[in-house]
Amino acid sequence: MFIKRLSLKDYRNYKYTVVNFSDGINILFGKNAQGKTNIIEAIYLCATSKSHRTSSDKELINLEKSEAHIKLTVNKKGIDENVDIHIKKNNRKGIAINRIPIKKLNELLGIVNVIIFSPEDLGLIKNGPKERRKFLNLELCQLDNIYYYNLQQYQKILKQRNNLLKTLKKTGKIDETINIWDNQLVHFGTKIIYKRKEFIDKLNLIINKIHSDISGNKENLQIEYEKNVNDGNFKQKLENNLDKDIRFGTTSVGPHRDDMMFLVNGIDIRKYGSQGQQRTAALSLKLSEIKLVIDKIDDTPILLLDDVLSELDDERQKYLIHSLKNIQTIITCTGVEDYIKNSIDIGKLYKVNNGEVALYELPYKNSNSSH
Ligand SMILES: Nc1ncnc2c1ncn2[C@@H]1O[C@H](COP(=O)(O)OP(=O)(O)OP(=O)(O)O)[C@@H](O)[C@H]1O
Repeated sequence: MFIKRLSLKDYRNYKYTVVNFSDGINILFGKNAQGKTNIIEAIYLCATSKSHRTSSDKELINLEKSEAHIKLTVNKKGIDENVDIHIKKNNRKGIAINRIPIKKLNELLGIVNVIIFSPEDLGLIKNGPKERRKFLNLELCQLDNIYYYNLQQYQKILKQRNNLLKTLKKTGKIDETINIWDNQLVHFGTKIIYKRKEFIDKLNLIINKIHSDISGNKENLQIEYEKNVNDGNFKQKLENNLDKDIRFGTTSVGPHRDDMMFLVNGIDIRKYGSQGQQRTAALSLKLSEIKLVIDKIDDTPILLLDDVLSELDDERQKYLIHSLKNIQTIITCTGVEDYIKNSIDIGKLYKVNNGEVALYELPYKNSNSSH
């Protein structure tokens, strides 16, 4: 699939802008704070209904306006589909697919499939478990509507259980309703654990080959799912930890405490890996994700590379770009020198300046082009 067109009205620092994309590599370049990431964010919003940077929709509306509009046309196997998003200051956002308003946000998932890769993703291995869980949830939600539903239910129940724990601490009495929440938590939690395991198993079938290629056959990468509880012992662990949970007013066990371990040649690189190893593993993870999504949707997703290429060394840049044949890629960067140096075949080049996007003359046309 590829995005044909994006139009923004009163979105962040854009008054009115239309961008027509190439189905190959699109580069948006410009100085800092001009609006490059805002474009990536708007595309991400059309794919997931959420910004990747903020949970507040209000921030997306131009500071001087009270509403914003985003329209996106995606072409899927020759057929155009349209996503319209209308964000209002004092109301819930409205989303329409092919002009028909949707009632639930998850109806949007799967219309536009994007994979975003930003400098923060390079820190995925090094950072805390929260980021790795966020990664798992984001990927699985995009791939699986049922996972999205189960996760929402789990988070809702977890919040209610935590509120009850705080009340129990005050009253000093054990309430029977805790048992009801525990059963619900186990019900939805077990489904989440199962899907995460399945996803990590699939990743493992792909990632090793990719990582071995990038590292020149020197490294063997394996991901291990570090489950906080097993589906079989979740209920028991909740019961065993109840006193402690009441004392701290929070639920200490469950898949909301899961993690993933990354092993290179058997060594846990979260703790013992060099920065280069951690970044390479993060790159391998992204590339594996692309492959998984292609298999799942039987189409190519759209890759959004937000300011990430300059963070990779020459060899990894080349590896990444050459893995992207036939995948629409939208890249933001401050300069285009790297692309010229690495003979990257650019489909469309845009200069972003103070909330305006202007098509830029290509500095060269690559003769060994694949697009
Ligand atoms: N709601 C808003 N209304 C108006 N302007 C906004 C709003 N939100 C953000 N901006 C402006 O958007 C600009 C930031 O855009 P963006 O994050 O896309 O920058 P960028 O070009 O990706 O920069 P960098 O290279 O530094 O990442 C800033 O000038 C900021 O003031």
